[in-house]
Amino acid sequence: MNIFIMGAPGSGKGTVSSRIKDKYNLNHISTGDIFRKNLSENTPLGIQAKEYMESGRLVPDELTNAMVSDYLKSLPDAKNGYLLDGYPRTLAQAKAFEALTDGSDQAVDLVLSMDVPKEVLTKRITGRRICKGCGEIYNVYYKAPANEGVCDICGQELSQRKDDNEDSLKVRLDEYAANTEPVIGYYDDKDMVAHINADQSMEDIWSFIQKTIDEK
Ligand SMILES: Nc1ncnc2c1ncn2[C@@H]1O[C@H](COP(=O)(O)OP(=O)(O)O)[C@@H](O)[C@H]1O
Repeated sequence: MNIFIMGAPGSGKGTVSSRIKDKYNLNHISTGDIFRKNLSENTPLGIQAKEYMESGRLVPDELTNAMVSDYLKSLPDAKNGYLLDGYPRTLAQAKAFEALTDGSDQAVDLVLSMDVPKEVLTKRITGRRICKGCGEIYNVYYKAPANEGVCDICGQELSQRKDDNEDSLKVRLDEYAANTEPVIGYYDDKDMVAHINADQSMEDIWSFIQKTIDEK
């Protein structure tokens, strides 16, 4: 089974994705994570993506499409399919991906859309902190660590993503509304989207998602 997971910044996409890929044994491809890794390693791709990412804008389609297509070629097939997280984010990406995979076993089967009211997203994002050691995600408003700035699990320092500030967030939310919501509409018309109310507890979200995937 091949799945796209879509959701605005702060929708809980990252947390849910890591559960889905473990439970269903899928190859997890997060375009945001790949860009961040390239950025921290200063690769040519990272250098090209840097300005866009830090201001919250989308990286140009050609760069992103080329990167995803490379990833698809290198996926181990021992798994049950892929979970593509953060892609496609524009109609042009959706169409490029379709041209690449239509009729093959890499075509998408299901689109999960994590729906959250905009007001909720801001607090989730500006409060987000991530452990530099184990990657555990905290939130200073909702899920604060016992000791400020320190991971409960591994004791390492917590950091904030460079684009998790109010200015970049506004741009990311605008990008989402302008470019990515039309992509969800495009798959809605094909009846491929499961809409998830992502403004509830993670446990409720998770049971709904498992039911949706199992039924599919
Ligand atoms: N499919 C994509 N197309 C263009 N840019 C992307 C894509 N995926 C990720 N990016 C870039 O990486 C940044 C972080 O991505 P991600 O972690 O998925 O963001 P968010 O938390 O905003 O959902 C985006 O703001 C954008 O600059």
